[in-house]
Amino acid sequence: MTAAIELTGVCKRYGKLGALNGLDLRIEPGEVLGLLGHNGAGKTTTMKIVLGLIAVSEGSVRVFGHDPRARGAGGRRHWVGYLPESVTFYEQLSGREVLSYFARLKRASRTQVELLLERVGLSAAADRRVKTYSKGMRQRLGLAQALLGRPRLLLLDEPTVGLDPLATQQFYQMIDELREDGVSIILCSHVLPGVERHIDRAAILGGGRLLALGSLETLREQAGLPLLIQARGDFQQTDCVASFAEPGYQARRIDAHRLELAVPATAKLSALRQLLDHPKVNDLTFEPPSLESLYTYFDGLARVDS
Ligand SMILES: Nc1ncnc2c1ncn2[C@@H]1O[C@H](COP(=O)(O)OP(=O)(O)OP(=O)(O)O)[C@@H](O)[C@H]1O
Repeated sequence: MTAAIELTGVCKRYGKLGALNGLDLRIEPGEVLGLLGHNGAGKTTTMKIVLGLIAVSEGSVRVFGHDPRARGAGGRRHWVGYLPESVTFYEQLSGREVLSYFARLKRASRTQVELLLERVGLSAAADRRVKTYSKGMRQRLGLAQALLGRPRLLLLDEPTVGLDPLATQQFYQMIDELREDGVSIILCSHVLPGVERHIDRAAILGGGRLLALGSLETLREQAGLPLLIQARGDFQQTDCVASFAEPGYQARRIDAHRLELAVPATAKLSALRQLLDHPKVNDLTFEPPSLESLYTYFDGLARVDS
């Protein structure tokens, strides 16, 4: 099957600065990729290259099998929807007018304008001028604009910035529905906790290079980070950690009622059994390493190596 995006050995140089340094990345139809990385890691540059807005210094770029800067690429623009990081609109126009304007540019139907206003929760404010919109409302209008023309690929740069918790939840629901419909999505975000349940794979960029790429399970296996188990109970005695002095375990008394145990992922069941059998423990919570801790791990590794 033709990949939605195929980047091979992509380099982008600005004078002496290497914004991207040999990036290989393939995204399948219907796949949601979280593109993560520190400020200046190369995320926006990657998106602009996929959009055909900037040329690569080296390497090859294919979007649904085509070079996005080749002749005739304009006719395929509606395949891709883009929400830039700082979205700006004509302030004097209403939300509906803005969306209608972009619909004409993308040759999308008027019906889509109304449906999208509804979908992003802006129907009631559609006739208000954009200059009266809050940050979150502008962001929703930006999302609607990106979805015009029913794109097969969506590039979303910090899409949840400015959205309140409910709007963020609705946004991720929309992402899940689009994925079901076979749309490929690149989601750039610094807000990692919300992202992890909605992506198929994460790509962690650092200094224009791919530091890690894979599903959360793959990244967890590669990182081998410990599992953190929190026990609640009676930990008045400061030496209570002594009963968890197994090799590879690290116990930390948080306070008189909470204890944290870091164990290798392979020791999960035996550690849980031990805690369940412990007379002073009356509740347990545990979570596998989060996307945030994986990101910190891989980014930290790269900094040590450089
Ligand atoms: N037009 C340009 N001219 C010179 N340098 C540029 C240009 N655009 C980007 N860069 C540099 O390329 C590198 C990658 O920038 P990019 O915008 O892709 O990072 P990013 O990962 O999107 O960062 P952020 O999270 O801050 O948005 C940075 O060092 C940036 O300063």
